[in-house]
Amino acid sequence: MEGGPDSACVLGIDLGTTSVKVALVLRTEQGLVVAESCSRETQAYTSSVEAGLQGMEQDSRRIIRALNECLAALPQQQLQRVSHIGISGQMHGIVFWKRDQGCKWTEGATGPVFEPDKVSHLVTWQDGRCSPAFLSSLPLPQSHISLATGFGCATIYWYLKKSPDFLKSYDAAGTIHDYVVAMLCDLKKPLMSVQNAASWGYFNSRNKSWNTDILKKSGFPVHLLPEVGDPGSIAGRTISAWHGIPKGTKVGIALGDFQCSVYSCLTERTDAVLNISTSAQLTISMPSGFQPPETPDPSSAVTYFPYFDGDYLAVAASLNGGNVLATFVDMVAQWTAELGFQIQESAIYAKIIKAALGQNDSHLSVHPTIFGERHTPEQLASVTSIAASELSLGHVTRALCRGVIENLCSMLPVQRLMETGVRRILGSGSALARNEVLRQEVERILPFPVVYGKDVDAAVGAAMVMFHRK
Ligand SMILES: Nc1ncnc2c1ncn2[C@@H]1O[C@H](COP(=O)(O)OP(=O)(O)O)[C@@H](O)[C@H]1O
Ligand SMILES: O=C(CO)[C@@H](O)[C@H](O)[C@H](O)[C@H](O)COP(=O)(O)O
Repeated sequence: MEGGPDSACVLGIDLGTTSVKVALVLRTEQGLVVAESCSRETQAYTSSVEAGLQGMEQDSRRIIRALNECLAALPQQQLQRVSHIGISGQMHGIVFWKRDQGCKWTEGATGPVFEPDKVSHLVTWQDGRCSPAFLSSLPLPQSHISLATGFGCATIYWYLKKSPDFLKSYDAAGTIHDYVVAMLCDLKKPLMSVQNAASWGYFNSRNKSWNTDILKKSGFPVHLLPEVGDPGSIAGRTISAWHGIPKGTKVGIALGDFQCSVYSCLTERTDAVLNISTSAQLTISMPSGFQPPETPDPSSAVTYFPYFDGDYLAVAASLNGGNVLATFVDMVAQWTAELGFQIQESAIYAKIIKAALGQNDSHLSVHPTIFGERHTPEQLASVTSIAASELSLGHVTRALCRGVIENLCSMLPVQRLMETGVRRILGSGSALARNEVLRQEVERILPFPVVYGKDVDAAVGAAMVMFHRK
């Protein structure tokens, strides 16, 4: 690998499920410092023409618009000093585009910008179109990760079988962050890191290759699979100035947001990382040289995700994190509107968090898995121990926050953390950073000291990877 940046500035980008975050990171005598950062909600959810209510799609244009807004908010002077760009984003999802027509470059207020052109919606990791019956009708992957709905390759199979004309309009595919890298560097063939490839399914991370033979035999359009490279490598250079960032700036291969959040804070083997953004993850790093079992245990709640330099993380990856609270807030907003009142969602968050801070010992018990979990997709949420005296917003919010943390800890139990020598919990993700009740529940349930990060962790992690390249 080539040498990393010395004195220059690195731009980190994270294309999350709810928001886009950017961070300008500088190397100083005190170490790496976040000079500027910005975050914008994408408001990108949109209906699915092909999958109906089962679908969970986002409008790629809105994601890129939020990215453009974030970059336009950063100081031009600093952007002109950017030597490398590190990009991460929501894993598992897939976006399709037409090669050579993936975007249009136009002149924006802060210099050239690109806008999506012949690009599909992003089918996200939350998509539910592939039922357990559909998944079991597919060829058995040769991968240590169980295939699940919302994984890129499962989504391609779904289009192939249910809506084959859709695929005819496109000749390239990747995660949304792979798409951004491909547009910035004008890659003829999309490039994907091992981290994101493993999140699509039908990928063998031991030999770092797609299950091409298995896929070809069933007529899978293998030409849509990106080339695969190592996390930390350079994908290319920008083909144009972009928001003041010079043309020719090096762009790293796109990474998983989860791995970048972990990278931004994990320093000791005895640390566990708890990340809560739209989703939630609790993770520990596996010893160097660890190889996951060749075949997964579909009933296990712990998955092994590729990290950096051939290492793995053992992860309880929950589909029920900040999105559970977001759904609750949305429900309250809708009920309030039906009753004839308008209240902003940000005000609801502030009020329910304040109310729950006043209710420490609710007995109400919420099992919060409204989105199911990958190892138990059919086990949805439930509420028990409902007493008439514990129905206030404060009680319910407290129980909801407790339920989210308890659910995550049931997937990777405290006992296992202790056995592996965990001594500290590092908390990351903006849902945690912005919610004191969640933090209180973390500290109540996990018997370790907890240290918190900031709310742009994955963007910072993506930038740090660029600095630390060998
Ligand atoms: N005003 C708020 N106060 C507290 N928490 C919030 C607020 N707005 C959103 N959240 C939480 O933050 C989560 C989204 O976090 P974010 O970091 O933007 O996600 P992602 O990285 O997946 O894009 C939401 O699901 C919600 O739980
Ligand atoms: O899909 C999940 C759910 O935990 C994970 O497997 C995965 O690592 C990611 O976190 C997803 O990329 C979603 O990320 P985020 O937007 O919630 O931060």
